[in-house]
Amino acid sequence: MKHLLTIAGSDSSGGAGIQADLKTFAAHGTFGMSVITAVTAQNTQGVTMVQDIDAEVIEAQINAVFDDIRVDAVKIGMVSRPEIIKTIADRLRYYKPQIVVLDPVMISKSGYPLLAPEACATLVQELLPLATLVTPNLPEAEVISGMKVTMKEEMRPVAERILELGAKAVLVKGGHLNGSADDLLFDGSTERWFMGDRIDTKNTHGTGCTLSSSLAANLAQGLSLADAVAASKAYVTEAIEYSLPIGGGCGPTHHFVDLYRKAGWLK
Ligand SMILES: Nc1ncnc2c1ncn2[C@@H]1O[C@H](COP(=O)(O)OP(=O)(O)O)[C@@H](O)[C@H]1O
Ligand SMILES: Cc1ncc(COP(=O)(O)O)c(N)n1
Repeated sequence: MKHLLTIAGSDSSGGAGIQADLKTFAAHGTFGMSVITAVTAQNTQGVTMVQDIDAEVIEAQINAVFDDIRVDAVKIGMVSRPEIIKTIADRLRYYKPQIVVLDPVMISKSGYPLLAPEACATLVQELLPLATLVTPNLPEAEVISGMKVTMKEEMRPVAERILELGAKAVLVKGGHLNGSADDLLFDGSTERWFMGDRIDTKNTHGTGCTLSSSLAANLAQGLSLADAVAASKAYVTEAIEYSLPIGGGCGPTHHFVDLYRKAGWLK
């Protein structure tokens, strides 16, 4: 069995962050572990409070995991502040995990900042070069590249810029496009598109977390980059199709569609 580690924030409502990551890891038949970078008080309607975890506690969590257990892949999500980012980067440079999927979380779907503005440059400098794959949505790709990207035609030049900044491969996600939800994978030589019909739902809380964790699991299980993206895109699409209309705002994705289908639990 593969061992997966998420380094991310906790979402009290269970739809995004650590909770989404661990469910996704389990759904892929992998063993999930977590380093918590922040505790958020949030639900389907918004984030009300955030407590960042001290960098030394984050460091101790990372050491505790790596000093004892083999880590086959790491997924990074919410990382809040420059000193937290520097600590994570330092530990990853030390332990050298083979696979690092970086989801550069900046603002929640509900509009709350989850990365301090002054931390963006640190994230690019410290974490991008350590990433096997970075998975920005369009607003995140704009911040990282300093280029405008709202349309499909603008995604390739932005992907090139993000690779110049140090990532080995980038998946620019099209969830914020008008029209279909098409994602672009670029590894410096080959451009591959992963098409997705837009599902008409407001329940997309945690889509990015679900996709990046699925990618980490699929890469750990030996899939090539392109095959991992194809499989993870299919997984997140189904997770959105069967998303849960719970709470008064944007509900969460469904992580166990396959299991529920086999058990006869799906409506
Ligand atoms: N309404 C939707 N229908 C189908 N796919 C979607 C929809 N919204 C997002 N996606 C897909 O979900 C994945 C996560 O993308 P996105 O929502 O842009 O990430 P983030 O949560 O970081 O904003 C991508 O593969 C994207 O294409
Ligand atoms: C702890 C945490 N991490 C990540 C997200 C982003 O997810 P989304 O973009 O769906 O709000 C979030 N809302 N909370």
